[in-house]
Amino acid sequence: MNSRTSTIFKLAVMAGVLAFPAFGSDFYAEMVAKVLILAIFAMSLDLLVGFTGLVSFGHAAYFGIAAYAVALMTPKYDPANLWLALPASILAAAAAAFVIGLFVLRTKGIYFIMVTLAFAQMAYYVFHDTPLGGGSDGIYLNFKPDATIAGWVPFDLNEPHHLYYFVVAAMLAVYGLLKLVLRSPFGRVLVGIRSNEHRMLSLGYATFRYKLAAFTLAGGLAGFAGFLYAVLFGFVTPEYLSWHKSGDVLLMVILGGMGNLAGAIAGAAALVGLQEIFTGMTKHWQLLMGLTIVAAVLFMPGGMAATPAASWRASMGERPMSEVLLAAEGMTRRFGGLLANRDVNIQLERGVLHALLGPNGAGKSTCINMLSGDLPPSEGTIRYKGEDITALTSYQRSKIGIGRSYQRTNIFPKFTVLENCRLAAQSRKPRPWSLLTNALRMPEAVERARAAIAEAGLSGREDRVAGTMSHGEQRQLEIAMVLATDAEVLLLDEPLAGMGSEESAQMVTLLNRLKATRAILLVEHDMDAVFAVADRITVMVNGQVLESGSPEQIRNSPDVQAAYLGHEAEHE
Ligand SMILES: Nc1ncnc2c1ncn2[C@@H]1O[C@H](COP(=O)(O)OP(=O)(O)OP(=O)(O)O)[C@@H](O)[C@H]1O
Repeated sequence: MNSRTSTIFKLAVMAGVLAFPAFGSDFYAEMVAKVLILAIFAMSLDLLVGFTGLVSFGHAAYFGIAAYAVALMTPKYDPANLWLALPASILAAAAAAFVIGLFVLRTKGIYFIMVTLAFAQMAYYVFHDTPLGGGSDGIYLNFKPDATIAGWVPFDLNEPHHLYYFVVAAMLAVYGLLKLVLRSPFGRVLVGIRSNEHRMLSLGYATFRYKLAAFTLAGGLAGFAGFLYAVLFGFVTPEYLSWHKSGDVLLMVILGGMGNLAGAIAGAAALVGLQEIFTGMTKHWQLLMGLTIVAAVLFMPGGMAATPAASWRASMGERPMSEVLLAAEGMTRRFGGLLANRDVNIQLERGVLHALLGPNGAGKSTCINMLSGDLPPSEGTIRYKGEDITALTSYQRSKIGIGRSYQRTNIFPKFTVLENCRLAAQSRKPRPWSLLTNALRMPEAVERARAAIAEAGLSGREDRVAGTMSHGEQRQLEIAMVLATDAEVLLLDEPLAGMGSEESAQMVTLLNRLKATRAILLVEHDMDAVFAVADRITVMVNGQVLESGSPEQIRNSPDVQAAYLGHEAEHE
């Protein structure tokens, strides 16, 4: 479906939904309302699964908590006030998600799936095994919440049509909100996290906080769905929090196509519709359901909805050239009994390209990882512009101007070149709260990204999808992303790895250009390249600095020659 047909299709469905109560029976209107509520539920989960890459298997907990919240807030013989009960229920769900998120977001992959399930099961048993919400029988909501505001009644949820349109409005509001969130700077960071969280950290994003915010928002929206569900059906049972419900909503997201809000809505409709059809056909309807889901996943793997440095750095050049930006003193790192770095001293100055050489296993990556904050040193001090930054994490170091590239290409392969760099540039002013901003149009970030692309020699390739470019271009992009973060110190881990001679020559020219205004540490095996660009060389062997000096000194050092010759002899 192209975008025009898709818009027409969505509008037609919307018109059908709006007109439905005029034609359909109350029974079917209630079913459509149920689909719309589950669509909110599914969209809230899609924010986690499809957009942030967090597969939660306990999302029903937040749905159920809000449903219980409204039931418990409703007095026995009176309705609750809608304008208090609704925000309070959503807040209860969001608060639970926040607290649970603090724990579960420390885990990854399969552990994350299991631990979200475990927390949801705990919540299930709280309601199932205690008299709080009527135990396993659940509780009734004798009255639907009252919408009266100071004597004025804008609508009455006891009226089926009013309730129906309230649900439609809620679904549209959540859809609109999530659309805004996803195009905002915050949303772009979530998508970046799904693609490559490690890289987002090194670009200066505190990813844990972003994930926690997304988890809380998703929990709150699931709570909104739970609230509506309780109001629509008038009772709440522990089943609302059960793992079947968490599984159902995950199925809706997978059936509809992860990372697609409209897909989540279609997934909800499909699941409810199929359940309805199959339960009418046979009492073994779950078997039919299972077969249909297997077929859907086989034949529609993408889901139902898936058919076919520049001005900002102006002051930089005026600074004195011999400025030490980053310095390590007595830096040591142990892995068990192994000393991967022992008492390493190294200084990186602006305008100087400092190369780090050494045979395999000498400790070069360990050194760069400690300088970038990816690995804490066992001993020693790291200073940036004179200040002790040893305790700062990688994203904090990125924020103050220390950028790194990786030994293996570490980009966002599905994003364009511009979006890779724009996301990097956005990290300087993330503005995660400005939900009305379209991240793709943030002028400062886009300008900075373009400047970085130009500086890295990738002009004209802004719209290329990064993963489709040549290896050499991807390595250039890797550096462009660091430049887009406005880094003053570049820690480059084997930028020439896997390059042909022509690509290497281009990279050497690029490095020569970049060092004018920055301090560069270059870890590299390609000796010719190192001697062509380095102003200073440090040679490491067995975790220790063997020698440090000008390329001339290093070339003529008997120790270095012995170390390298010794290693070559060993290899032979
Ligand atoms: N996470 C780790 N746990 C245990 N040992 C490690 C770890 N990382 C590195 N080492 C060990 O520390 C030593 C130094 O490794 P490091 O990767 O820093 O060397 P390198 O000079 O970068 O080598 P290469 O050129 O092969 O990348 C090696 O003996 C390695 O096995």
